[in-house]
Parts: sequence; C-alpha cells; structure tokens
Amino acid sequence: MTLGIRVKICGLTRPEDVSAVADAGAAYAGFVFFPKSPRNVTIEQARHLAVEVPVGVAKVALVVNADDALLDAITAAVPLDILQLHGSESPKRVSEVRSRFGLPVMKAVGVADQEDVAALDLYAEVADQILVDAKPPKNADLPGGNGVSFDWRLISARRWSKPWMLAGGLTPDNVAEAIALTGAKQVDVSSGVETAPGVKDAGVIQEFIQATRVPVKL
Ligand SMILES: O=C(O)c1ccccc1N[C@@H]1O[C@H](COP(=O)(O)O)[C@@H](O)[C@H]1O
Repeated sequence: MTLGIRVKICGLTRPEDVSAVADAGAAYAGFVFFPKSPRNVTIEQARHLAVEVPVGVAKVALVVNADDALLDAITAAVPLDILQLHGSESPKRVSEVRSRFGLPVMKAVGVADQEDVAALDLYAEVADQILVDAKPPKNADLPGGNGVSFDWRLISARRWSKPWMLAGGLTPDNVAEAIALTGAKQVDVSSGVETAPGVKDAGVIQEFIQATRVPVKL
C-alpha cells in the first residue's frame, strides 16, 4: 500500500504537457499567467490547454498580484477550478478574490525562516488552501519557480486548519524525503520536471509522481 500523495505539476505550456500530466496521474495542472516567467501562457493558450485537461484533474491559474481586470479576463475565458495567488497579496486581498471570483483560492507563502512560518497561520484563516513554497533568492526575477528549497524541518511539526501543499525545488530525487520530513499530503513542482526553463519532460513527470508513492507499513 502507498500514501496517496496529490501532485500538482505547474507551468504547462504545450498540449503534450497536459497529456503527460494526465497520464502520470497528477491531481492538479497549473498554468502560469506572469509575463516574466518562461512558463507564461496567454489567456488564449491557456484556454486551449485547459479544455484538454481530463475531468478529475483540477485546473489551477497561477497569478502574481493580479488586478481584478486580469482575473476577470482569465476567469471569463479559461475553465478553472482554483486560483493560485503567488505574489504579495494581503489576507484582505485573498478574501476579496475569493468572494469576487467564486473560485477556491490557494495562497502561496515563501518560507526561509520561522517568521515566515507564522505568516502561514494568517493566510490559513482566509484561503482555501495554502502553498508552502521557498522564499525566492534575492534578486530573483520570479517569486516562485526558481528550483530552490527551504529547510523542511521548519514545518515538520506544523499543521494548519486548511489543506496545504509543499513546493520549492522538489525533484524526483528529493520529493520522498520532503514528504517524510514534512508530512505533506500534496506537493507542487515546476522546474524539477523540466529539461530547460519552461520545457516539461514527460519521463521526469512520471518519475516524480512515482517517487511520491511512498510505501506505508501496515
Ligand atoms: O513557475 C513559475 O514560473 C512561477 C512564476 C511565478 C510565480 C510562481 C511560479 N512557480 C511556482 O513556484 C513554486 C515552486 O516552483 P519550483 O518547483 O521550485 O520550480 C511552484 O508552486 C510553482 O507553481
């Protein structure tokens, strides 16, 4: 018997990425709406990709400090299940987005030290899920998707009142250890399943999901 870890593969840009994610058994497929990212998709591209995502795989739109106009445009055109807020959105903004767009909101919080862990409690009160990611390196262009991890021991004894997901520098080689140390039941990966920034690899996606299938001793 194995633990049923739910996996999100983020930053899909091509139809073959959607097929790879579905074939490998991921629970979430993520699309990035952030022009600075090598994984950025236009609303039109995302719409074409999202309609190919099979029922049972949740479609996630990742945005960074998006205003209502951008969220209006995305949600009007793309069939979505979750909005992922990956910027410096305040708890108040998270609540506003939830009520205005009627979709569950996952708020990403960057962690580097104990103080950041405290911020997770605030967001757990207002978001539907929290995404515990590594804080981006200084001078990074992106607030996420940098392939860096944080010290997982910082959250090893922590639990929140809402579902949560672990992210940041996960790969097929380290994801089992990350799950064992943190107790995560959901994990999110982007650069760790790529051959180059923005280019997903179907084989590595398979390996990643296989590596999350941690055997349970009965
Ligand atoms: O992937 C991106 O390009 C990205 C851009 C802006 C904000 C977040 C982004 N990615 C998210 O970052 C984490 C960790 O990614 P990685 O596995 O370390 O590459 C994950 O949630 C991505 O969805």
